[in-house]
Amino acid sequence: MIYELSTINYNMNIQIKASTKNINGEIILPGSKSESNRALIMRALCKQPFEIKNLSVADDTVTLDHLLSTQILSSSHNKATIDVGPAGTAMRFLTAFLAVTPGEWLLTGTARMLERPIKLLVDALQELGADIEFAGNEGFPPLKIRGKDLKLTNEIAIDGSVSSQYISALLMIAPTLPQGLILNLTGVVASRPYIEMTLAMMAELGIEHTWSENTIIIEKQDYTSNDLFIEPDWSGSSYWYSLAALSDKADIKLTGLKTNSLQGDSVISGMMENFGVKTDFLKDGIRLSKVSSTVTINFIDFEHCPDIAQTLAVICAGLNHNCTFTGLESLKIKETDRVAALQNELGKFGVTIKQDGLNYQLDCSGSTIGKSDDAEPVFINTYHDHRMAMAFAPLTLKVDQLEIEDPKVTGKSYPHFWDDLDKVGIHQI
Ligand SMILES: O=C(O)C1=C[C@@H](OP(=O)(O)O)[C@@H](O)[C@H](O)C1
Ligand SMILES: C=C(OP(=O)(O)O)C(=O)O
Repeated sequence: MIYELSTINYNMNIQIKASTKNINGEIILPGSKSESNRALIMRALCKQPFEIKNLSVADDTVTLDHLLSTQILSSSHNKATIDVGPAGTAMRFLTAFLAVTPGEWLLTGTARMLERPIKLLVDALQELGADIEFAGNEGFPPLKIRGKDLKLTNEIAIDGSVSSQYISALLMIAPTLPQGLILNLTGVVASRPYIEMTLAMMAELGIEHTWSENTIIIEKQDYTSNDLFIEPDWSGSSYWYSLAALSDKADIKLTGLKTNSLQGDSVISGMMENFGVKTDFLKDGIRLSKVSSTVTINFIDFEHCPDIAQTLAVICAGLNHNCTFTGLESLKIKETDRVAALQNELGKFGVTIKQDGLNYQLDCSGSTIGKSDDAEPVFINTYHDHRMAMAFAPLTLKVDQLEIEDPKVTGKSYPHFWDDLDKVGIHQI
């Protein structure tokens, strides 16, 4: 897939304005970064080469691909500092991968990455026999890893409630371990579709597993080569669903998305029926259209689709719709504390989010959205989080102008996001 180079000259911040409230166009989303990063790790574990088609252009994928090819798999470098930047999947997947890859590795990332916990994964790998030390704060990157055969045991348990990425990381190396792996999941398993995605992609490469109740068993076996096709990114589609919901009228084609997706965020298509956005599944993608302005949902659980929570919070705010959210625990350890970030930024429009145990009530009673004719655009801080920038951008359909901090932040998953907005009439001013 070829993407046109950006024609937008980004400053530190971007001011955007909608020239129309009718959103029509055909968009080619980047490939899924979750599928792409798994495909890269699995290809590195497979003894034969294969092609990965439609690999994501996301910065996180470009980084992982580059690290694997230039620093990790090139035989001359077996002692290296591996810097994943802000890429959570790269950090977690490489922790397991480097633990079984001969060499001495220092695995590190951005300042925020050094605050994202990794102890549960390190504990699990150490139990298997890995040589990993915390080089900074206990429980967090950077990690000093000496890669070796892991043969202390083949049965471990891991708490599944914190991040599914730890589980995916262990599963991908499982077939290469001398005795395979018996992985017992404890606690409530969060982000479950991502674990299913890992196992489904491993199956495409010939790896068999059993998963009964809370135990996943993978025998020792070889990955077999098979070309992989990466579906476009459903998480990225959520910003287009938001544009449709906040528009007066919309007809948006998103090329390449499928009904039977490996991506859990594809639940967005059903969820958005409650916000008046209809999805038609076509032979070569999906078509979104706005069919109603009535919202018919008051409670949404994001336990298994945490990456679309910010999008939905802004949609509710934009439609002046009070709603209760749950399943937001993992948001606190992502690119930023996303709950706090939403509270701050929606607070600028008088919309509040109050915690009540495990639930969060979004309350629009004091909202200024659509009510203020302030000539100054509202400034949105993005906290180094691509999803803060992309979740808030569609709100420009309701608030005249927005100024968004650090537009390049979207590169983490969707580098051509602003160019795509430009194509449908949301321009930089
Ligand atoms: O495995 C993956 O590709 C991902 C899993 C999820 O993380 P958690 O399992 O930490 O919720 C998700 O938020 C992240 O964007 C991508
Ligand atoms: C949480 C995310 O990514 P990661 O954990 O891979 O940094 C995300 O893309 O929303």
